[in-house]
Amino acid sequence: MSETAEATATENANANEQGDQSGPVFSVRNLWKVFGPKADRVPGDASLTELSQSELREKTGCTAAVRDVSFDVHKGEVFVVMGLSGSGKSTLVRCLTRLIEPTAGTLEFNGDDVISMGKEALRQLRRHRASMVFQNFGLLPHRSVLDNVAYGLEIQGMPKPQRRKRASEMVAKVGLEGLGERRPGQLSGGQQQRVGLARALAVDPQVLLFDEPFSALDPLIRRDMQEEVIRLHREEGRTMIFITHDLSEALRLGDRIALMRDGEIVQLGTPEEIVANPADDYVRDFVRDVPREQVISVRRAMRPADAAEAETGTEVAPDTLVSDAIATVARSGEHCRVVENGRMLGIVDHASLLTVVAGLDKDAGDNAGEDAAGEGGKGREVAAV
Ligand SMILES: Nc1ncnc2c1ncn2[C@@H]1O[C@H](COP(=O)(O)OP(=O)(O)OP(=O)(O)O)[C@@H](O)[C@H]1O
Repeated sequence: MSETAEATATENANANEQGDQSGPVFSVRNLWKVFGPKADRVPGDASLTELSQSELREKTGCTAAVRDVSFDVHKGEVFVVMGLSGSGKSTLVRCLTRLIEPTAGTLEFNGDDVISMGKEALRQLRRHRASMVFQNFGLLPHRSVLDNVAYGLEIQGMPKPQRRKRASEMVAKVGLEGLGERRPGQLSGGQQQRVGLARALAVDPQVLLFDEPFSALDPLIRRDMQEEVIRLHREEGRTMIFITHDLSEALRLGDRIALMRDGEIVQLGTPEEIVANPADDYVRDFVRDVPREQVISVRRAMRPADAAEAETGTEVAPDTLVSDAIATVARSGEHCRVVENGRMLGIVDHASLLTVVAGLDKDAGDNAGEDAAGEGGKGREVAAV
């Protein structure tokens, strides 16, 4: 494709992006990726789809790395794909831009059918619209930091002065100012990760796809890079899809988390939804050690106020973390009122907040009457709010 044609294709892609702000960025329905002989027959054959992973392997020699998965990725969100090793995270995310060819299902990017895209449209998708940041950033060892960052722009055909300028901006953005002329080998692991990040950002994709980019880093640098991603996301609002097998990373970064097991999404929700209401024992096991009060908000801890309580107490917003409300209650010595847009939604006090910390909030919800009467805390006479 000529440079002009390629530029036009990019403009068209950008125009599409601008024209369709409301819908999901990625829309995935009934997606399958089966590896192995005659993989195509698996998704449509009920006698095979009902088999477990090991039964399927035994009977057909196939592995269903992604099994009938459906979800949307919304504009501007950090969508985390989490799960144990081998659960299908990388395969799923690679299917999104067809770095791995899906076996069945539908897949749209900003309303465009990705499955029917030809070679050139796919190249455009990967280069300009949804860029992948790999664990091993694949930096070019003999090029300077600046030239590494400019690499994607060079491929796009951007003239040298412009791409050097843009690369310098990106190098500064990820905190590597002054290191532009070094070679990757003269940088620490964390700095190399930043170069990879700057290179991905330089092409200004609508979506950044990260495949466990920080898993090889030591914990402090890892934390640093997570903060970097959060900062960039806050500043730019770019949509990000982030693979990790680390729950704390998922909770820190994710607006929503898709939890995978054996190729399926077993739960998809906000960190709070997943921690507060694990879908099954697998998810429960994952979130067992999470400090609940640092993820769950007072919306889930509140109870109706009685008449006397409705007029007193510090006001907190419904998305206030339980840990912050505990500090407020401890300081003031009285309950807090949960208020949204001037309307009181309920009350949290030491008893209701401790219920969350102890992990009893789900049980309390299931048999609130008995527990509340017995403990005298939740059993108080309440007024409707
Ligand atoms: N090219 C392939 N051929 C056959 N099976 C494959 C292939 N790639 C992946 N698989 C299998 O598909 C399943 C999912 O693998 P995938 O790499 O997507 O998992 P993952 O969750 O990303 O794992 P990890 O966290 O270890 O990277 C695994 O059982 C894996 O062995």
